[in-house]
Amino acid sequence: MTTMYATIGPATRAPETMTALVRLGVTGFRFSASKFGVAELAAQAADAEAAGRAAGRSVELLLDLPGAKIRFTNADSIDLGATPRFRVSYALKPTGEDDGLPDVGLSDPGLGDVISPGDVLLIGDGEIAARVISASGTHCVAEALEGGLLGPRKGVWVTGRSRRLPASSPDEDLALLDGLTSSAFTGAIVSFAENAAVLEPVRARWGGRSANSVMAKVETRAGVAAVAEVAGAADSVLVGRGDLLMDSGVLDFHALCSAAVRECRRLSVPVVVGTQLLSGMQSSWLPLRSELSYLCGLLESGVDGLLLTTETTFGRDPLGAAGLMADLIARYAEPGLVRA
Ligand SMILES: Nc1ncnc2c1ncn2[C@@H]1O[C@H](COP(=O)(O)OP(=O)(O)O)[C@@H](O)[C@H]1O
Ligand SMILES: C=C(OP(=O)(O)O)C(=O)O
Repeated sequence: MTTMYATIGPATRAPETMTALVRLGVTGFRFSASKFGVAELAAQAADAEAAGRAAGRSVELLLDLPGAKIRFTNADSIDLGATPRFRVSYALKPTGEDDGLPDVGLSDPGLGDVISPGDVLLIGDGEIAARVISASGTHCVAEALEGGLLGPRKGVWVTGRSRRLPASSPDEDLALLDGLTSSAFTGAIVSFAENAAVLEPVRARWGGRSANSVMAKVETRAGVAAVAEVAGAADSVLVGRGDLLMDSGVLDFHALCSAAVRECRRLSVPVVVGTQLLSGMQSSWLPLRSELSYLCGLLESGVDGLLLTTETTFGRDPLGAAGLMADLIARYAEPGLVRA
């Protein structure tokens, strides 16, 4: 059976929406730990478990750990259409200088060392870009290239520079697992998995929760290069195409995605592919032709699962996106199809 995961966000937080998603064929939910506090995450998992019960199914509830990613620290959204310039303070908390600009902090102040005027900051999965206008030892001022809404705690990459600082210890991820031990989550997703060792402390804590307790998110060049080792230590692998594009560049992206899926299938480790599979449906009732073809090709090649991300967090029609994905699974991943 091909699995289908939906990421929970403002568009799908209501318990009755979760139940409707399960009825449509969603087999698991993904919760972005970088976006919410422990109490809200536990509440989301409890609601999702109840939603599964209401639909008569047990659903996977996967906590997506933040991992070693550098993020802005703003708790509220900033409208970069109204004020395209903003200050990035190289501290956890913004410095609050009084120049009238919105101010965001950095979860890892060390990123400031590599930022220079003229650099382009890619934010989130690259949907917002901002050029650095000026930089000092304590902060820089950046200007959004095309406006947009800077949501809370978005990841930030400096184009052409290191994608992130050397992998920080997973201590914060592990503390989160410990804080949620008694929650309804059935497993965890380890972000930026690039070796087997990073999965071990997660398995030691949550390994017994379900058959898919430890999912490894492969989303960097190094992760794809080590995918055999990573897959060998995980219950399943998620190919995170959002961050992968940030790290791979556009030319190598497809080759890396394909290599990761192929290797997992060769090793018989379940592989799930995610991000922008039906992104056209976030703002339109039709998906893009290109994503439709890619998605059906993935199903024909025998991928084990698919992950909806912003289609179900912010999409205008999350149920429509999940329903279409379920129909495509039924149409293109049926047993009996000749698999590559
Ligand atoms: N407010 C939110 N609530 C729930 N999920 C969110 C929210 N914002 C983003 N997400 C989800 O979290 C994931 C990461 O989103 P994004 O913020 O764009 O990138 P990152 O956190 O990797 O910088 C995406 O799958 C997105 O759908
Ligand atoms: C699923 C992904 O992770 P995140 O949403 O944290 O960017 C991805 O990068 O595709």
